[in-house]
Amino acid sequence: MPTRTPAVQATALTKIYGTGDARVIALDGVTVDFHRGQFTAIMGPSGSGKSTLMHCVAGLDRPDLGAIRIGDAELGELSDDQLTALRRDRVGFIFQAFNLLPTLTALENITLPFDLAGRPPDQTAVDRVVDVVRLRDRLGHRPSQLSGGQQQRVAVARALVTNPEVVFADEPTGSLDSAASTELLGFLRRCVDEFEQTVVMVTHEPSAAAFADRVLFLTDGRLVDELTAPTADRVLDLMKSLEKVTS
Ligand SMILES: Nc1ncnc2c1ncn2[C@@H]1O[C@H](COP(=O)(O)OP(=O)(O)OP(=O)(O)O)[C@@H](O)[C@H]1O
Repeated sequence: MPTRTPAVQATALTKIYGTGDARVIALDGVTVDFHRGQFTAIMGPSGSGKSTLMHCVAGLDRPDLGAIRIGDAELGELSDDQLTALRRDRVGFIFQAFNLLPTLTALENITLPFDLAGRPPDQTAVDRVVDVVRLRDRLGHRPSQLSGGQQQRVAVARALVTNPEVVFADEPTGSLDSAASTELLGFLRRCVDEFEQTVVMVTHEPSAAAFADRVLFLTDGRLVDELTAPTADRVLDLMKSLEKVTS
């Protein structure tokens, strides 16, 4: 069983965009822990603050109030350069648009985090992720020579190869068909189950959220509900009831 130590702790996060009539409270005092070896999905209506929460917790954006801790690092105490190094070395990212470098091969894209850190690739880690995402016979291909599902598998391998403390995935299946989505979510699930990876994923799809251990629901910048051991049907029911409350 995974331990229940938080890999990431966010406390009382508030993020406000704009001023006057254009003022939007995107996050309104969100406190949440993401535990080591746990797969968490974040859901909620459009504009509820999912991306803002993920960007703040991942150190891509800074909250106006509140604190974020990744492992032993308090993000608010880091300079921009230290934050960049932390994101590079200790956090993995998977985006909807695969964000691969088109001139590099699949293997070069996967080992990019090592190049950026000025370190030689950890061959054992590279072999492990290449096998997890089943890309061994495509390593010499460039992104344009790969299917969408294969490109996202490269992005997943790149996110996992440094054995990061947490992987953040923002709508990772948004550009994939249903077979490729299921496969991708299966890879993420395996990494959680077999390697105690911590995964936090924003999604709109109940069937994707059902792969997680728990689902958090945001409405108007607040955490309003949570499901553990979710099924797609239970996620859908809860989303419908939240929409009724907020409409
Ligand atoms: N850079 C910005 N400037 C002004 N307002 C912003 C900015 N980014 C987000 N917002 C506003 O903050 C709120 C939360 O946005 P956010 O993108 O976090 O929502 P979301 O739940 O991820 O939405 P979606 O599901 O549509 O991607 C929205 O009202 C949005 O319009």
